[in-house]
Amino acid sequence: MAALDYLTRTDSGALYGKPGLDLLVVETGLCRAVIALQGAQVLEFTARGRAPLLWLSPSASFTPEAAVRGGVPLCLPWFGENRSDPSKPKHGLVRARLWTLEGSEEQADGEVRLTFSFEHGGDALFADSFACSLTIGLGKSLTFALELTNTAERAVEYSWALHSYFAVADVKDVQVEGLSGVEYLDKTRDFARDQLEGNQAFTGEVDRVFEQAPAEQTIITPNPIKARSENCHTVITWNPGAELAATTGDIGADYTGFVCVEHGNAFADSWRLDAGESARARLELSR
Ligand SMILES: O=P(O)(O)OC[C@H]1O[C@@H](O)[C@H](O)[C@@H](O)[C@@H]1O
Repeated sequence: MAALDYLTRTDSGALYGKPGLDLLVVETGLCRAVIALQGAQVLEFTARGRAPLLWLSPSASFTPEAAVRGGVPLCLPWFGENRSDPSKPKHGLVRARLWTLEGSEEQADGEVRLTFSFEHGGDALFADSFACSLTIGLGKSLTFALELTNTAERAVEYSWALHSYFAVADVKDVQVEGLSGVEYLDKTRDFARDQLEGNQAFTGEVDRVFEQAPAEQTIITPNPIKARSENCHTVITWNPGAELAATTGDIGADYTGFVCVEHGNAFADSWRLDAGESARARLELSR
């Protein structure tokens, strides 16, 4: 690809003092973003004149084939624990694998779109082959357009989520609007089914899976965050709270600085694709 004035190739040593991962920095009149080629994971996004959208853990490690704590990892082809084999890594495999930057284009309004691809040939973690394309739009907002194709010769089930870590001043003061009246599975109570009334608050550990969730949520903070999705029917709200965070090396006392509101299709909303079939979804995040 020819040199582009808005895109710089660097690495986590140069940017965060911790070598290990190749990174892309995009700087335009509309925003600044940092993306890791591993996982096609957006690590930072700030629209000009706005507060940073995403939280990246101050103690994140940038180790090849390990998940980076923060930004927007894509969890796929399974979300959470692997239900047929809990010894497999949580949240699938694509967040810990290298993706390919296929192309980049600048729109008339100044938005830059980067398209990444990942092809899975089938392995011990996930036997069936699949292909993913993720187009990341970097403008006044941050957008994701995901296409997943089943390249295997049989029907396969996939669950997935764009696992956004949003930057907040203090999680205890944050509420999520847009999930009232929706049923959820409470992972902190052995997946007990319940229904949220009002806004979602974060006064301790929260780990909830909302199936058939509405397409829009607002994260209420002094600089509110909006999430709008298309064909993402599951929303997951997560913050580990003080106790669990203390046992998680790359979070610790910094758990107060983020809230996760994740969008995808998991549990009852999982995608079942026939051989050769594709499915698409979009997510737009802004602050
Ligand atoms: O530590 P990981 O694998 O990135 O997962 C973080 C969290 O991700 C959330 O999506 C899950 O609902 C939580 O149960 C999980 O703890």
